[in-house]
Amino acid sequence: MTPALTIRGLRTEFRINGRWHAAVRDLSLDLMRDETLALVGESGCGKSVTALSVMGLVQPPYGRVARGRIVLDERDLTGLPEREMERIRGNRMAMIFQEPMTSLNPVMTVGDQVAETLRIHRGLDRKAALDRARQLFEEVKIPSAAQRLGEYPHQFSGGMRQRVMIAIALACNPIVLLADEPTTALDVTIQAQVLGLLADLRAKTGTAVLFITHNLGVVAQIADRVAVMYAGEVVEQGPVGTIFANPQHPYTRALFSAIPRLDAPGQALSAIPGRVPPLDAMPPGCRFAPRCPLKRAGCEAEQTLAEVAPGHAARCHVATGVLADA
Ligand SMILES: Nc1ncnc2c1ncn2[C@@H]1O[C@H](COP(=O)(O)OP(=O)(O)OP(=O)(O)O)[C@@H](O)[C@H]1O
Repeated sequence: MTPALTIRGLRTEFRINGRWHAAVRDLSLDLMRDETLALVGESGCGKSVTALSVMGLVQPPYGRVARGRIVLDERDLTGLPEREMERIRGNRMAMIFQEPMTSLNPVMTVGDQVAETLRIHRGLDRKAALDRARQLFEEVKIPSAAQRLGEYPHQFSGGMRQRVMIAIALACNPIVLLADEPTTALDVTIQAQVLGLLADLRAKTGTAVLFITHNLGVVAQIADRVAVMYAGEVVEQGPVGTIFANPQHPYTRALFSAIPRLDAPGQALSAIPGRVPPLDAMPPGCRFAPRCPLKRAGCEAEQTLAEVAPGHAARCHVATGVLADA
């Protein structure tokens, strides 16, 4: 089966003090149909930039996709003119963000906002679009759907606003949904409800989901596979069970030891010492080496993502056996 989304060798750069620096480098991913792939990592490691690159939203003069290919459902999006991308965004692929208020129009009813997407991309008239909007509200479990269509975003709670965003995103049955920390701003109970809803909708519609989060608990709940990012690169990738049971990259291991465990109460959390390096001061070779407890001579050589087991890959010369474990 062909993937819903293929990314090959993506390099996205930003201009800092007149020079281009890579925020995402050598990134390759396949997102299969019916799959939720989680992109995880600390703040600033390039998760959002990856999603924005896929959507064609990194544009000069500040940023550019310098290299790589992005293929959506067998259609190569590389170099498509903005006019074409506008027809794809919100239609064949859609994105939801952490804070729905930044995407919703405060002076337009939510019903009209859902309907607008259907009018633009599907050519429905107002009545048909509002009818479909009501169905979508029912699908995302907004109570009293018909009545709430006529309300404004500020009349909705955070969780309900995110449901409105999900309704807009799914209105045109996209092949891919890019979800950038969609539950981070919500209370845990509401977060669990929205995650449950996304899982149900994915099962029902078959829309593939690229789910961005820094929260490993959320990953365990929603993802089939995980790609761990560090400093603009995927450093480990594999099925969720494998990554949780047998993480190979020292950064992935460090992420796991930074979460509290119910089965080991009282055990100190180990924060990862140091910080993600800035774009204009990336170390050569392994970008995690300056913070890595396993660092040794040879880590400054260029590293690629290499298979450690079928379907499980790591970008670490120690984990993949190129350098002997000390
Ligand atoms: N418009 C921009 N101009 C310059 N640098 C940028 C720009 N947007 C992002 N970056 C840089 O790109 C890197 C990756 O940022 P990105 O937002 O993708 O991180 P992230 O992993 O999504 O983190 P967060 O969870 O905080 O959003 C960061 O170093 C960030 O400072």
